[in-house]
Amino acid sequence: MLDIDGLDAWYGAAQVLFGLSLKVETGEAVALVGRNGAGKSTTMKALIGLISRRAHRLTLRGADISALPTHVIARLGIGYVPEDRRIFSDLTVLENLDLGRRRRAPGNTITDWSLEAVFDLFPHLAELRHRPGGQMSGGEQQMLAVARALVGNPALLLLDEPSEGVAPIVVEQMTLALTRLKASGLSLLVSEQNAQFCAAICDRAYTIEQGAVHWHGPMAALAQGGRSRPAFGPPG
Ligand SMILES: Nc1ncnc2c1ncn2[C@@H]1O[C@H](COP(=O)(O)OP(=O)(O)OP(=O)(O)O)[C@@H](O)[C@H]1O
Repeated sequence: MLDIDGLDAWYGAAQVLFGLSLKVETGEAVALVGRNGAGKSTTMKALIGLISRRAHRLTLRGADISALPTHVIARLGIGYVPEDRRIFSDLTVLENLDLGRRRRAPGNTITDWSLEAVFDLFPHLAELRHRPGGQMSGGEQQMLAVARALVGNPALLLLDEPSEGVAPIVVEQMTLALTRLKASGLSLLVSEQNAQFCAAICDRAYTIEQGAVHWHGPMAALAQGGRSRPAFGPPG
């Protein structure tokens, strides 16, 4: 689904990613784990073209996306839930969802997301459908941000720290929702500081430190090792 090899990225003149490589296979859920400032958000922003980047290889389902602008990459099937959620506070839940609608990219075999399907995944959002985004809790906004990305019918969903700053009950609901999304065949790349949140969802994990991959392997190995890096260090 996604193949990144040798990704460098910059904020202005400051280089922040250094030759980062990772893969997400179709239908796979992959965790990107690292401490504050390690480069998780930057990896997501770089791969969808929000900041300047260069890579040996950057492909989505085999198509080179390294020189494409963000809106074209979105149309090709990458959905993005940013860390700050970017909910329109004056617009209602339904209006926010309406803005996220996009046709399924050619070759994406996942069933189109209807409003009913989104409300089935997040029943609480259905109750809030006429509420402005600015009058919702952080957890409710997080659900809306995921729902809005889904109605764009992505093949790959990028989630930047979906459990950050939300109540434990919402973390539970988010875990369930992401588990269902994975079961539906959607590919997921989830950034997290806390490996435990990803343990129930992800198959594999990459840990990043200072803008480069430090370790990668099965999610279970990382989850057993502690919070943001395996206690046993990189294998081999
Ligand atoms: N807009 C920016 N301009 C300049 N440097 C930035 C900017 N955003 C992030 N950085 C720097 O890039 C590096 C990686 O930050 P990034 O936000 O990707 O980390 P992260 O792993 O996502 O952590 P967090 O949990 O804080 O989001 C850090 O050194 C950070 O200070």
